[in-house]
Amino acid sequence: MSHQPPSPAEGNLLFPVFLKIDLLQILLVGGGYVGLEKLQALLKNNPNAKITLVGKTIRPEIRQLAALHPSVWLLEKGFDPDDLHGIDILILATDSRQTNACIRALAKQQGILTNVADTPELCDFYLGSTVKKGDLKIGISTNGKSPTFAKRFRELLEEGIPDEVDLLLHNLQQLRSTLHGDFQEKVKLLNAYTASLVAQAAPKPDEVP
Ligand SMILES: C[C@@]1(CC(=O)O)c2cc3[nH]c(cc4nc(cc5[nH]c(cc(n2)[C@H]1CCC(=O)O)[C@@](C)(CC(=O)O)[C@@H]5CCC(=O)O)C(CC(=O)O)=C4CCC(=O)O)c(CCC(=O)O)c3CC(=O)O
Ligand SMILES: NC(=O)C1=CN([C@@H]2O[C@H](COP(=O)(O)OP(=O)(O)OC[C@H]3O[C@@H](n4cnc5c(N)ncnc54)[C@H](O)[C@@H]3O)[C@@H](O)[C@H]2O)C=CC1
Repeated sequence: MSHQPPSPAEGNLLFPVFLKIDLLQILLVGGGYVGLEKLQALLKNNPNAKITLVGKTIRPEIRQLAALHPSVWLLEKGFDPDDLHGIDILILATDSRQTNACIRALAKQQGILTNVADTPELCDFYLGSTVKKGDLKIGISTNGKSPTFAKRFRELLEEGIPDEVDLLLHNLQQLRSTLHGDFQEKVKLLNAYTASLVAQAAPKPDEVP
């Protein structure tokens, strides 16, 4: 059976961006297991992420983690619409779909980008699995199909990509800073210097004699 390549308008249409979460104010609502997971994910990517967590109850693991991060504020209380004031990004992780949907509707009116952990249809964005090797970061998305696949694929990449890749990035940055001349010239030179990185890759089918 021949495999038809998907058209550009099919499959994963999400647009990845890499956010400076130490400059943006994040509100996380829900102090349970999922609240903890999302807090861990944010802090793993940036220990200085600016996060306010509001929860009627707050798990002790969240308290322990927050105690290590001065940029995290915990408020043990029910959500209040005023909590949205000054918020750039919202993550909803309460155990009530209805509560999540109500808060999401309020946020939408205010143009706040929102993730609703239990309802992909209501999300403006999804969290992804991330691999970090120094300055290199890779985001993984399965379009909401299988978070477990994303997690396993992250583990594979974490093991498979050598830590030395960061040194390579550092050297390329040094080289980049020595280059002068016009944009086209720089692109040409940098492509020439890095050609060996892809030289070992398998030839494309149409390149096979
Ligand atoms: C749509 C999305 C919205 C969002 O949360 O942003 C979403 C939704 C849901 N997740 C559910 C379950 C699980 N989520 C995880 C784990 C992760 N989930 C993450 C992202 C996302 N999860 C977004 C899509 C990402 C994508 O496109 O792939 C990761 C990648 C990032 C992160 O959260 O940090 C992180 C792995 C991080 C890592 O380790 O690298 C595990 C595994 C585990 O915990 O071990 C399980 C259980 C096993 C399973 O279901 O696979 C359920 C069902 C809840 C229920 O059944 O009640 C829903 C709701 C639904 O699907 O309806
Ligand atoms: N996206 C994802 O990765 C996953 C999503 N989920 C979904 O996430 C949801 C939450 O699951 P858990 O964290 O395990 O539940 P949980 O019961 O451990 O935590 C729920 C938290 O929400 C708080 N809460 C409830 N109403 C509130 C309100 N009005 N204001 C402030 N806080 C409020 C509770 O006090 C508690 O801290 C479930 O609906 C589950 O289906 C579950 C697993 C993974």
